[in-house]
Amino acid sequence: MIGRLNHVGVATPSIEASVALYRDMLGATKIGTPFDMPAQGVRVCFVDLPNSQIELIEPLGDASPIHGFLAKNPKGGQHHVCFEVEEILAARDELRAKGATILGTGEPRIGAHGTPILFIHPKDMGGVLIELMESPKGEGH
Ligand SMILES: CC[C@H](C(=O)O)C(=O)SCCNC(=O)CCNC(=O)[C@H](O)C(C)(C)COP(=O)(O)OP(=O)(O)OC[C@H]1O[C@@H](n2cnc3c(N)ncnc32)[C@H](O)[C@@H]1OP(=O)(O)O
Ligand SMILES: [Co+2]
Repeated sequence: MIGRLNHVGVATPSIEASVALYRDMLGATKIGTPFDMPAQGVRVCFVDLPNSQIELIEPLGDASPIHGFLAKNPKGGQHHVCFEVEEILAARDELRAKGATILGTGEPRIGAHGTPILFIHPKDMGGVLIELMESPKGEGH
């Protein structure tokens, strides 16, 4: 099931400030344009790496799912890890059969890369919020 590491999600109170950190402290050069995802309650900005991405996420709207995390971690922090899977529904059903809790309605939603995503509750993965993202068709994992 588990495929490529697609991105590491980093929650931040300010994408602008975080972009400056990755650019000025770590020399990141491939930094995307921030964009809003109202349906997911976040503003997103990707920092491209040679073999993956950092996904900077900032709360968008009162119902953002990351308000709780930032209340506990006001300066932000590592929020989730996203792995690619071939078939998101098969992965979901397999995980449920193993006793995992799939967050939200359990139906995939469209993520920042335009493909279906799901999240596994941290309690089922050793305290790590895991995002699964269906690989873009034609791109194996
Ligand atoms: C645009 C999509 C984009 C993409 O890649 O395509 C994204 O990745 S968007 C990312 C933001 N969206 C989500 O994270 C959706 C899924 N997340 C959730 O539903 C919530 O964040 C949830 C349920 C994981 C936590 O919600 P909340 O913090 O409000 O609830 P609690 O405080 O009750 O937390 C429950 C329990 O989980 C622990 N927790 C919370 N966040 C994390 C985390 N990021 N990593 C690890 N653990 C986390 C929290 O400490 C509580 O633990 P407990 O032992 O019960 O105190
Ligand atoms: Co993500």
